[in-house]
Amino acid sequence: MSGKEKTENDEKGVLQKVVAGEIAFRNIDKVVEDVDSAIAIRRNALEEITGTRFENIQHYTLDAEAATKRNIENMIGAVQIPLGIAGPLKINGEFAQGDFYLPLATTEGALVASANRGCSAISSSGGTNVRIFQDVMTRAPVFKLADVVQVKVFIDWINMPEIFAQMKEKAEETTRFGKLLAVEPYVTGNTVYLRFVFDTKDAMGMNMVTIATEAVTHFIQDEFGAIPVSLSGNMCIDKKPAAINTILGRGKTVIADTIIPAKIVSEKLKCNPKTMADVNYRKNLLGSARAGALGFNAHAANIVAALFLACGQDAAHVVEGSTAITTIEVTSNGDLYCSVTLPALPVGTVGGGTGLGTQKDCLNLLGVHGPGEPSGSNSKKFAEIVAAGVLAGEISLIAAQAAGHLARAHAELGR
Ligand SMILES: CC(C)(COP(=O)([O-])OP(=O)([O-])OC[C@H]1O[C@@H](n2cnc3c(N)ncnc32)[C@H](O)[C@@H]1OP(=O)([O-])[O-])[C@@H](O)C(=O)NCCC(=O)NCCSC(=O)C[C@@](C)(O)CC(=O)[O-]
Ligand SMILES: NC(=O)C1=CN([C@@H]2O[C@H](COP(=O)(O)OP(=O)(O)OC[C@H]3O[C@@H](n4cnc5c(N)ncnc54)[C@H](OP(=O)(O)O)[C@@H]3O)[C@@H](O)[C@H]2O)C=CC1
Repeated sequence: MSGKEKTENDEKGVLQKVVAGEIAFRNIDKVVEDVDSAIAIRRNALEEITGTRFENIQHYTLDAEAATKRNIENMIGAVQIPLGIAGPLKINGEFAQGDFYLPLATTEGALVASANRGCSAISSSGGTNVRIFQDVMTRAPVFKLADVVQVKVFIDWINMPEIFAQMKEKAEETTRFGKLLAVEPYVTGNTVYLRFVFDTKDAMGMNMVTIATEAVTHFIQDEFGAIPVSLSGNMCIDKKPAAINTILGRGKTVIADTIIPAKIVSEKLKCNPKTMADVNYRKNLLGSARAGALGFNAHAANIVAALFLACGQDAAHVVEGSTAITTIEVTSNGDLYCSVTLPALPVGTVGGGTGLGTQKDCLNLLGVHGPGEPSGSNSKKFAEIVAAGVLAGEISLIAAQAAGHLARAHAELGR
Protein backbone atom coordinates (compact mmCIF):
# COMPACT_ATOMS: atom_id res chain seq x y z
CA MET A 1 0.00 0.00 0.00
CA SER A 2 1.41 3.44 -0.98
CA GLY A 3 1.85 6.15 1.63
CA LYS A 4 -1.03 8.08 0.05
CA GLU A 5 -3.36 5.06 0.16
CA LYS A 6 -2.43 4.41 3.77
CA THR A 7 -3.23 8.00 4.71
CA GLU A 8 -6.60 7.79 2.91
CA ASN A 9 -7.34 4.52 4.67
CA ASP A 10 -6.43 6.01 8.03
CA GLU A 11 -8.61 9.04 7.33
CA LYS A 12 -11.58 6.83 6.39
CA GLY A 13 -11.09 4.98 9.65
CA VAL A 14 -11.08 8.24 11.59
CA LEU A 15 -14.21 9.39 9.76
CA GLN A 16 -16.05 6.19 10.71
CA LYS A 17 -15.02 6.59 14.33
CA VAL A 18 -16.20 10.21 14.39
CA VAL A 19 -19.57 9.20 12.90
CA ALA A 20 -19.83 6.40 15.47
CA GLY A 21 -19.10 8.88 18.26
CA GLU A 22 -15.82 7.19 19.21
CA ILE A 23 -13.73 10.27 18.36
CA ALA A 24 -15.09 13.71 19.28
CA PHE A 25 -15.12 16.46 16.62
CA ARG A 26 -12.67 18.42 18.75
CA ASN A 27 -10.17 15.55 18.88
CA ILE A 28 -9.84 14.88 15.15
CA ASP A 29 -6.77 17.15 14.92
CA LYS A 30 -5.01 14.91 17.45
CA VAL A 31 -5.24 11.80 15.23
CA VAL A 32 -4.81 13.33 11.76
CA GLU A 33 -1.59 14.96 10.65
CA ASP A 34 -2.65 18.01 8.65
CA VAL A 35 -5.25 20.58 9.61
CA ASP A 36 -7.08 20.66 6.27
CA SER A 37 -7.64 16.87 6.41
CA ALA A 38 -9.00 17.18 9.94
CA ILE A 39 -11.38 19.87 8.74
CA ALA A 40 -12.53 17.70 5.82
CA ILE A 41 -13.13 14.71 8.11
CA ARG A 42 -15.12 16.84 10.54
CA ARG A 43 -17.22 18.26 7.70
CA ASN A 44 -17.80 14.84 6.08
CA ALA A 45 -18.74 13.32 9.42
CA LEU A 46 -21.21 16.14 9.98
CA GLU A 47 -22.70 15.46 6.55
CA GLU A 48 -23.20 11.81 7.43
CA ILE A 49 -24.59 12.48 10.88
CA THR A 50 -27.05 15.17 9.77
CA GLY A 51 -27.81 14.07 6.21
CA THR A 52 -26.67 17.49 4.92
CA ARG A 53 -24.65 17.85 1.68
CA PHE A 54 -22.33 20.86 1.71
CA GLU A 55 -21.66 22.42 -1.67
CA ASN A 56 -19.82 25.58 -0.73
CA ILE A 57 -18.25 25.82 2.69
CA GLN A 58 -15.35 23.53 1.75
CA HIS A 59 -14.01 26.13 -0.71
CA TYR A 60 -11.74 28.45 1.24
CA THR A 61 -8.36 30.02 0.78
CA LEU A 62 -7.59 31.00 4.34
CA ASP A 63 -4.67 29.49 6.18
CA ALA A 64 -6.53 26.91 8.26
CA GLU A 65 -3.44 26.07 10.27
CA ALA A 66 -3.16 29.66 11.50
CA ALA A 67 -6.92 30.07 11.93
CA THR A 68 -7.31 26.94 14.06
CA LYS A 69 -4.47 28.09 16.32
CA ARG A 70 -6.10 31.34 17.42
CA ASN A 71 -9.41 32.03 15.70
CA ILE A 72 -11.68 28.98 15.57
CA GLU A 73 -12.35 25.57 17.08
CA ASN A 74 -14.14 22.63 15.40
CA MET A 75 -13.55 24.25 11.99
CA ILE A 76 -15.50 22.75 9.08
CA GLY A 77 -14.94 25.35 6.35
CA ALA A 78 -15.60 29.02 5.75
CA VAL A 79 -18.48 31.34 4.99
CA GLN A 80 -18.00 33.99 2.34
CA ILE A 81 -19.48 37.48 2.44
CA PRO A 82 -19.42 39.71 -0.64
CA LEU A 83 -16.95 42.57 -0.35
CA GLY A 84 -17.54 45.96 -1.96
CA ILE A 85 -15.78 49.29 -1.84
CA ALA A 86 -17.00 52.79 -1.14
CA GLY A 87 -14.85 55.80 -1.80
CA PRO A 88 -12.61 57.57 -2.16
CA LEU A 89 -13.39 59.20 1.17
CA LYS A 90 -11.29 62.24 2.04
CA ILE A 91 -10.35 62.12 5.72
CA ASN A 92 -8.62 64.89 7.62
CA GLY A 93 -7.80 63.03 10.80
CA GLU A 94 -4.84 63.17 13.13
CA PHE A 95 -3.84 59.66 12.04
CA ALA A 96 -5.85 59.04 8.85
CA GLN A 97 -5.04 61.68 6.28
CA GLY A 98 -5.91 61.49 2.58
CA ASP A 99 -8.26 59.54 0.36
CA PHE A 100 -9.42 56.08 1.47
CA TYR A 101 -11.38 53.27 -0.18
CA LEU A 102 -13.51 51.50 2.45
CA PRO A 103 -13.79 47.69 2.20
CA LEU A 104 -17.36 46.78 3.18
CA ALA A 105 -18.43 43.15 3.68
CA THR A 106 -22.20 42.88 3.59
CA THR A 107 -25.17 41.08 2.09
CA GLU A 108 -27.43 44.14 2.27
CA GLY A 109 -28.04 45.50 -1.20
CA ALA A 110 -27.97 49.35 -1.37
CA LEU A 111 -25.59 49.66 1.58
CA VAL A 112 -22.39 50.07 -0.40
CA ALA A 113 -24.12 52.38 -2.90
CA SER A 114 -25.31 54.49 0.01
CA ALA A 115 -21.91 54.64 1.69
CA ASN A 116 -20.36 55.44 -1.68
CA ARG A 117 -22.75 58.35 -2.13
CA GLY A 118 -21.95 59.63 1.36
CA CYS A 119 -18.21 59.38 0.63
CA SER A 120 -18.70 61.27 -2.60
CA ALA A 121 -20.69 64.06 -0.91
CA ILE A 122 -18.12 64.40 1.87
CA SER A 123 -15.07 64.27 -0.40
CA SER A 124 -16.42 66.84 -2.84
CA SER A 125 -17.02 69.13 0.19
CA GLY A 126 -13.37 69.00 1.33
CA GLY A 127 -13.52 65.88 3.51
CA THR A 128 -14.31 65.02 7.09
CA ASN A 129 -12.41 66.12 10.19
CA VAL A 130 -11.96 63.27 12.65
CA ARG A 131 -10.55 63.34 16.17
CA ILE A 132 -10.08 60.72 18.91
CA PHE A 133 -10.92 61.93 22.41
CA GLN A 134 -10.11 58.83 24.43
CA ASP A 135 -8.54 55.42 23.82
CA VAL A 136 -8.98 52.77 26.56
CA MET A 137 -10.01 49.16 27.05
CA THR A 138 -11.60 47.93 30.28
CA ARG A 139 -12.06 44.77 32.28
CA ALA A 140 -13.98 44.79 35.58
CA PRO A 141 -13.74 41.81 37.94
CA VAL A 142 -16.35 41.52 40.69
CA PHE A 143 -15.55 40.85 44.38
CA LYS A 144 -17.88 39.84 47.22
CA LEU A 145 -17.04 41.25 50.66
CA ALA A 146 -18.62 40.71 54.06
CA ASP A 147 -20.43 44.01 54.44
CA VAL A 148 -20.30 47.69 53.62
CA VAL A 149 -17.71 48.35 56.36
CA GLN A 150 -15.29 45.95 54.71
CA VAL A 151 -16.16 47.35 51.29
CA LYS A 152 -15.07 50.83 52.43
CA VAL A 153 -11.79 49.49 53.81
CA PHE A 154 -11.21 47.63 50.53
CA ILE A 155 -11.85 50.65 48.35
CA ASP A 156 -9.68 52.91 50.51
CA TRP A 157 -6.91 50.32 50.08
CA ILE A 158 -7.41 50.09 46.30
CA ASN A 159 -7.28 53.90 46.05
CA MET A 160 -3.88 54.16 47.78
CA PRO A 161 -1.25 55.41 45.28
CA GLU A 162 1.28 52.78 46.36
CA ILE A 163 -1.28 49.99 45.82
CA PHE A 164 -2.08 51.37 42.36
CA ALA A 165 1.66 51.35 41.58
CA GLN A 166 1.88 47.68 42.61
CA MET A 167 -1.24 46.72 40.61
CA LYS A 168 0.22 48.52 37.60
CA GLU A 169 3.46 46.60 37.97
CA LYS A 170 1.63 43.24 38.20
CA ALA A 171 -0.55 44.04 35.18
CA GLU A 172 2.30 45.24 33.01
CA GLU A 173 4.43 42.17 33.77
CA THR A 174 1.99 40.23 31.54
CA THR A 175 2.30 42.39 28.40
CA ARG A 176 4.89 44.33 26.40
CA PHE A 177 2.37 46.87 25.16
CA GLY A 178 -0.50 47.22 27.63
CA LYS A 179 -0.44 50.05 30.20
CA LEU A 180 -2.72 50.18 33.25
CA LEU A 181 -4.08 53.73 33.46
CA ALA A 182 -6.64 53.58 36.27
CA VAL A 183 -8.72 51.36 38.55
CA GLU A 184 -12.27 52.65 39.04
CA PRO A 185 -14.32 51.09 41.89
CA TYR A 186 -18.13 50.73 41.80
CA VAL A 187 -20.18 49.28 44.67
CA THR A 188 -23.56 47.57 45.09
CA GLY A 189 -24.19 46.49 48.69
CA ASN A 190 -21.35 44.14 49.60
CA THR A 191 -20.31 43.65 45.96
CA VAL A 192 -17.41 45.61 44.48
CA TYR A 193 -16.54 46.02 40.82
CA LEU A 194 -13.08 47.27 39.90
CA ARG A 195 -13.05 48.70 36.37
CA PHE A 196 -9.46 48.31 35.16
CA VAL A 197 -8.68 50.83 32.44
CA PHE A 198 -5.85 50.12 30.00
CA ASP A 199 -4.11 51.61 27.01
CA THR A 200 -3.75 48.63 24.63
CA LYS A 201 -1.94 50.40 21.74
CA ASP A 202 -2.67 48.68 18.40
CA ALA A 203 -4.53 45.71 19.93
CA MET A 204 -8.28 45.91 20.50
CA GLY A 205 -7.07 44.47 23.76
CA MET A 206 -9.67 42.18 25.30
CA ASN A 207 -7.33 39.19 25.61
CA MET A 208 -4.55 41.46 26.78
CA VAL A 209 -6.55 43.20 29.51
CA THR A 210 -8.19 39.97 30.65
CA ILE A 211 -4.80 38.33 31.21
CA ALA A 212 -3.37 41.45 32.86
CA THR A 213 -6.40 41.93 35.11
CA GLU A 214 -6.27 38.34 36.25
CA ALA A 215 -2.69 38.88 37.41
CA VAL A 216 -3.88 41.87 39.47
CA THR A 217 -6.73 39.89 41.02
CA HIS A 218 -4.15 37.36 42.29
CA PHE A 219 -2.25 40.25 43.87
CA ILE A 220 -5.46 41.58 45.47
CA GLN A 221 -6.33 38.16 46.79
CA ASP A 222 -2.85 37.66 48.25
CA GLU A 223 -2.45 41.13 49.75
CA PHE A 224 -6.00 42.02 50.84
CA GLY A 225 -7.81 38.69 50.89
CA ALA A 226 -10.66 39.77 48.61
CA ILE A 227 -11.66 36.84 46.41
CA PRO A 228 -12.92 37.58 42.90
CA VAL A 229 -16.33 36.08 42.11
CA SER A 230 -15.72 36.49 38.38
CA LEU A 231 -12.94 38.02 36.30
CA SER A 232 -15.64 39.85 34.37
CA GLY A 233 -18.39 41.42 36.46
CA ASN A 234 -20.15 43.17 33.54
CA MET A 235 -19.13 46.65 34.65
CA CYS A 236 -16.45 46.37 31.91
CA ILE A 237 -18.88 46.05 29.96
CA ASP A 238 -18.11 43.90 26.93
CA LYS A 239 -20.48 43.09 24.04
CA LYS A 240 -23.64 44.29 25.76
CA PRO A 241 -25.33 47.66 25.06
CA ALA A 242 -24.76 49.81 28.17
CA ALA A 243 -24.91 53.44 29.19
CA ILE A 244 -21.58 53.27 31.05
CA ASN A 245 -19.69 52.73 27.79
CA THR A 246 -21.48 55.58 26.07
CA ILE A 247 -20.77 57.90 29.02
CA LEU A 248 -17.24 56.91 30.07
CA GLY A 249 -16.11 55.57 26.70
CA ARG A 250 -14.54 52.21 25.89
CA GLY A 251 -12.32 51.39 22.94
CA LYS A 252 -11.86 54.57 20.96
CA THR A 253 -14.10 57.58 21.56
CA VAL A 254 -14.08 59.20 18.15
CA ILE A 255 -15.94 62.03 16.44
CA ALA A 256 -16.18 62.87 12.75
CA ASP A 257 -17.84 65.91 11.21
CA THR A 258 -18.20 67.76 7.93
CA ILE A 259 -19.91 70.69 6.27
CA ILE A 260 -21.60 69.95 2.96
CA PRO A 261 -22.56 72.95 0.81
CA ALA A 262 -26.29 73.17 0.06
CA LYS A 263 -25.51 72.84 -3.68
CA ILE A 264 -23.89 69.43 -3.14
CA VAL A 265 -26.73 68.36 -0.84
CA SER A 266 -29.11 69.16 -3.66
CA GLU A 267 -27.09 67.62 -6.53
CA LYS A 268 -25.61 64.57 -4.82
CA LEU A 269 -28.12 63.83 -2.07
CA LYS A 270 -31.30 64.98 -3.84
CA CYS A 271 -32.65 67.01 -0.91
CA ASN A 272 -31.82 70.08 1.19
CA PRO A 273 -30.10 70.76 4.56
CA LYS A 274 -33.28 71.91 6.33
CA THR A 275 -35.20 68.71 5.56
CA MET A 276 -32.23 66.56 6.53
CA ALA A 277 -31.89 68.40 9.86
CA ASP A 278 -35.58 67.90 10.53
CA VAL A 279 -35.40 64.17 9.73
CA ASN A 280 -32.38 63.84 12.00
CA TYR A 281 -34.13 65.68 14.84
CA ARG A 282 -37.40 63.77 14.65
CA LYS A 283 -35.93 60.38 13.77
CA ASN A 284 -32.45 60.03 15.27
CA LEU A 285 -32.95 62.23 18.31
CA LEU A 286 -36.66 62.25 19.26
CA GLY A 287 -37.45 58.82 17.80
CA SER A 288 -34.48 57.17 19.48
CA ALA A 289 -35.31 58.86 22.81
CA ARG A 290 -38.94 57.74 22.61
CA ALA A 291 -37.78 54.19 21.80
CA GLY A 292 -35.32 54.15 24.69
CA ALA A 293 -32.45 53.50 22.29
CA LEU A 294 -28.77 53.77 23.25
CA GLY A 295 -27.87 54.68 19.68
CA PHE A 296 -29.13 58.01 18.34
CA ASN A 297 -28.26 57.34 14.73
CA ALA A 298 -29.75 55.90 11.53
CA HIS A 299 -27.51 52.91 10.76
CA ALA A 300 -24.06 53.28 12.28
CA ALA A 301 -24.19 49.51 12.85
CA ASN A 302 -24.32 48.92 9.08
CA ILE A 303 -20.97 50.56 8.40
CA VAL A 304 -19.33 49.35 11.63
CA ALA A 305 -20.42 45.76 10.91
CA ALA A 306 -19.36 45.83 7.26
CA LEU A 307 -15.92 47.25 8.11
CA PHE A 308 -15.51 44.93 11.12
CA LEU A 309 -16.28 41.83 9.05
CA ALA A 310 -13.94 42.93 6.27
CA CYS A 311 -11.09 43.90 8.58
CA GLY A 312 -10.97 41.04 11.10
CA GLN A 313 -12.55 42.82 14.05
CA ASP A 314 -14.63 41.03 16.69
CA ALA A 315 -18.13 41.15 15.15
CA ALA A 316 -19.81 41.17 18.58
CA HIS A 317 -18.28 44.60 19.21
CA VAL A 318 -20.73 46.09 16.73
CA VAL A 319 -22.95 46.24 19.85
CA GLU A 320 -21.01 49.04 21.53
CA GLY A 321 -19.24 50.27 18.39
CA SER A 322 -22.51 51.44 16.90
CA THR A 323 -23.97 53.36 19.86
CA ALA A 324 -23.37 56.58 17.95
CA ILE A 325 -25.07 59.96 18.10
CA THR A 326 -25.67 61.73 14.80
CA THR A 327 -26.25 65.48 14.74
CA ILE A 328 -27.30 67.64 11.80
CA GLU A 329 -27.58 71.43 11.77
CA VAL A 330 -28.14 74.01 9.08
CA THR A 331 -25.21 76.43 9.13
CA SER A 332 -25.68 80.21 9.17
CA ASN A 333 -25.23 80.29 5.38
CA GLY A 334 -27.64 77.45 4.72
CA ASP A 335 -25.18 74.57 4.34
CA LEU A 336 -25.34 71.21 6.13
CA TYR A 337 -23.28 70.47 9.25
CA CYS A 338 -23.25 66.77 10.20
CA SER A 339 -21.36 64.90 12.92
CA VAL A 340 -21.18 61.41 14.33
CA THR A 341 -19.92 60.64 17.85
CA LEU A 342 -18.87 57.06 18.52
CA PRO A 343 -18.21 56.78 22.27
CA ALA A 344 -17.14 53.12 22.38
CA LEU A 345 -15.44 51.78 19.27
CA PRO A 346 -13.24 48.74 20.05
CA VAL A 347 -10.80 48.18 17.16
CA GLY A 348 -7.34 46.70 16.66
CA THR A 349 -4.87 46.21 13.84
CA VAL A 350 -2.93 43.38 15.53
CA GLY A 351 -4.31 40.21 17.13
CA GLY A 352 -7.80 38.71 16.86
CA GLY A 353 -8.85 38.17 13.25
CA THR A 354 -6.50 40.77 11.78
CA GLY A 355 -3.95 38.16 10.68
CA LEU A 356 -6.35 36.17 8.46
CA GLY A 357 -5.48 36.55 4.77
CA THR A 358 -8.56 38.27 3.37
CA GLN A 359 -8.92 40.48 6.43
CA LYS A 360 -5.27 41.44 6.15
CA ASP A 361 -5.86 42.48 2.53
CA CYS A 362 -8.62 44.83 3.67
CA LEU A 363 -6.50 46.33 6.45
CA ASN A 364 -3.68 46.79 3.93
CA LEU A 365 -6.06 48.65 1.60
CA LEU A 366 -6.50 51.16 4.43
CA GLY A 367 -2.77 51.14 5.23
CA VAL A 368 -3.33 49.96 8.79
CA HIS A 369 -2.35 46.31 9.02
CA GLY A 370 -0.18 45.31 11.98
CA PRO A 371 1.60 47.40 14.57
CA GLY A 372 1.85 51.15 14.00
CA GLU A 373 4.86 53.34 14.46
CA PRO A 374 4.55 54.68 17.12
CA SER A 375 2.58 51.88 18.81
CA GLY A 376 -1.12 52.58 18.81
CA SER A 377 -1.09 54.81 15.74
CA ASN A 378 -2.46 52.15 13.37
CA SER A 379 -5.48 51.30 15.51
CA LYS A 380 -6.18 55.02 15.98
CA LYS A 381 -5.96 55.56 12.22
CA PHE A 382 -8.37 52.67 11.68
CA ALA A 383 -10.79 54.09 14.27
CA GLU A 384 -10.77 57.44 12.46
CA ILE A 385 -11.55 55.67 9.17
CA VAL A 386 -14.46 53.76 10.74
CA ALA A 387 -15.94 56.98 12.15
CA ALA A 388 -15.56 58.72 8.79
CA GLY A 389 -17.33 55.78 7.13
CA VAL A 390 -20.17 55.98 9.65
CA LEU A 391 -20.56 59.66 8.84
CA ALA A 392 -20.80 58.85 5.11
CA GLY A 393 -23.46 56.22 5.80
CA GLU A 394 -25.49 58.55 8.00
CA ILE A 395 -25.46 61.40 5.51
CA SER A 396 -26.63 59.22 2.63
CA LEU A 397 -29.35 57.34 4.51
CA ILE A 398 -30.78 60.43 6.19
CA ALA A 399 -30.82 62.14 2.79
CA ALA A 400 -32.62 59.14 1.27
CA GLN A 401 -35.25 59.28 4.01
CA ALA A 402 -35.57 63.05 3.68
CA ALA A 403 -36.08 62.67 -0.07
CA GLY A 404 -38.46 59.71 0.31
CA HIS A 405 -36.06 57.40 -1.56
CA LEU A 406 -35.47 54.66 1.03
CA ALA A 407 -37.96 52.04 -0.16
CA ARG A 408 -37.19 52.73 -3.82
CA ALA A 409 -33.43 52.32 -3.28
CA HIS A 410 -33.88 48.98 -1.58
CA ALA A 411 -36.45 47.78 -4.11
CA GLU A 412 -33.97 48.58 -6.89
CA LEU A 413 -30.72 47.40 -5.30
CA GLY A 414 -31.70 45.04 -2.52
CA ARG A 415 -34.18 42.46 -3.87
C1 LIG B 1 -29.16 53.99 -3.36
C2 LIG B 1 -28.85 55.48 -3.36
C3 LIG B 1 -27.36 55.69 -3.11
C4 LIG B 1 -29.20 56.05 -4.72
O1 LIG B 1 -28.98 57.43 -4.66
P1 LIG B 1 -29.27 58.41 -5.88
O2 LIG B 1 -28.84 59.76 -5.43
O3 LIG B 1 -30.66 58.27 -6.33
O4 LIG B 1 -28.33 57.79 -7.00
P2 LIG B 1 -27.49 58.37 -8.18
O5 LIG B 1 -27.59 57.35 -9.27
O6 LIG B 1 -27.88 59.79 -8.50
O7 LIG B 1 -26.01 58.37 -7.63
C5 LIG B 1 -25.55 59.24 -6.62
C6 LIG B 1 -24.33 58.63 -6.00
O8 LIG B 1 -24.67 57.48 -5.22
C7 LIG B 1 -23.66 56.47 -5.39
N1 LIG B 1 -24.26 55.31 -6.06
C8 LIG B 1 -25.50 55.21 -6.57
N2 LIG B 1 -25.72 53.97 -7.06
C9 LIG B 1 -24.60 53.27 -6.83
C10 LIG B 1 -24.23 51.91 -7.10
N3 LIG B 1 -25.05 51.06 -7.69
N4 LIG B 1 -22.98 51.54 -6.75
C11 LIG B 1 -22.14 52.38 -6.15
N5 LIG B 1 -22.45 53.68 -5.87
C12 LIG B 1 -23.68 54.11 -6.21
C13 LIG B 1 -22.57 57.08 -6.21
O9 LIG B 1 -21.64 57.70 -5.33
C14 LIG B 1 -23.33 58.12 -6.99
O10 LIG B 1 -22.49 59.18 -7.41
P3 LIG B 1 -21.77 59.08 -8.88
O11 LIG B 1 -20.88 57.88 -8.82
O12 LIG B 1 -22.88 58.87 -9.86
O13 LIG B 1 -21.06 60.38 -9.00
C15 LIG B 1 -29.67 56.25 -2.28
O14 LIG B 1 -31.06 56.15 -2.56
C16 LIG B 1 -29.44 55.78 -0.88
O15 LIG B 1 -28.40 55.99 -0.32
N6 LIG B 1 -30.45 55.18 -0.23
C17 LIG B 1 -30.30 54.74 1.15
C18 LIG B 1 -29.90 53.31 1.18
C19 LIG B 1 -29.25 52.96 2.51
O16 LIG B 1 -28.58 53.74 3.13
N7 LIG B 1 -29.43 51.75 2.90
C20 LIG B 1 -28.73 51.32 4.12
C21 LIG B 1 -29.42 50.31 4.76
S1 LIG B 1 -30.91 50.83 5.51
C22 LIG B 1 -30.96 49.89 6.96
O17 LIG B 1 -30.38 48.83 6.99
C23 LIG B 1 -31.37 50.51 8.20
C24 LIG B 1 -32.71 51.20 8.42
C25 LIG B 1 -33.19 51.96 7.19
O18 LIG B 1 -33.70 50.28 8.81
C26 LIG B 1 -32.37 52.12 9.59
C27 LIG B 1 -33.41 53.17 9.87
O19 LIG B 1 -34.38 52.87 10.58
O20 LIG B 1 -33.22 54.29 9.42
N1 LIG C 1 -10.35 37.19 26.62
C1 LIG C 1 -11.55 37.74 26.58
O1 LIG C 1 -12.25 37.87 27.57
C2 LIG C 1 -12.05 38.27 25.27
C3 LIG C 1 -11.36 38.02 24.12
N2 LIG C 1 -11.82 38.53 22.93
C4 LIG C 1 -11.01 38.21 21.77
O2 LIG C 1 -9.74 38.79 22.03
C5 LIG C 1 -9.05 38.97 20.80
C6 LIG C 1 -8.46 40.35 20.82
O3 LIG C 1 -7.70 40.51 21.96
P1 LIG C 1 -6.36 41.30 21.86
O4 LIG C 1 -5.80 41.36 23.23
O5 LIG C 1 -6.56 42.56 21.12
O6 LIG C 1 -5.53 40.45 20.82
P2 LIG C 1 -4.60 39.19 20.87
O7 LIG C 1 -4.56 38.56 22.19
O8 LIG C 1 -4.97 38.38 19.70
O9 LIG C 1 -3.18 39.86 20.56
C7 LIG C 1 -2.76 41.07 21.07
C8 LIG C 1 -1.31 40.98 21.41
O10 LIG C 1 -0.50 41.39 20.32
C9 LIG C 1 0.74 41.81 20.82
N3 LIG C 1 1.17 43.05 20.11
C10 LIG C 1 2.11 43.09 19.14
N4 LIG C 1 2.26 44.33 18.68
C11 LIG C 1 1.41 45.12 19.36
C12 LIG C 1 1.11 46.50 19.33
N5 LIG C 1 1.70 47.35 18.50
N6 LIG C 1 0.16 46.97 20.15
C13 LIG C 1 -0.47 46.15 21.00
N7 LIG C 1 -0.22 44.84 21.09
C14 LIG C 1 0.72 44.30 20.27
C15 LIG C 1 0.56 42.07 22.31
O11 LIG C 1 1.25 41.05 22.99
P3 LIG C 1 1.80 41.26 24.48
O12 LIG C 1 0.63 41.62 25.33
O13 LIG C 1 2.38 39.93 24.78
O14 LIG C 1 2.80 42.35 24.44
C16 LIG C 1 -0.93 41.94 22.50
O15 LIG C 1 -1.29 41.48 23.76
C17 LIG C 1 -10.06 38.78 19.71
O16 LIG C 1 -9.88 37.51 19.13
C18 LIG C 1 -11.38 38.82 20.45
O17 LIG C 1 -12.36 38.13 19.76
C19 LIG C 1 -12.93 39.32 22.88
C20 LIG C 1 -13.63 39.62 24.01
C21 LIG C 1 -13.29 39.05 25.27
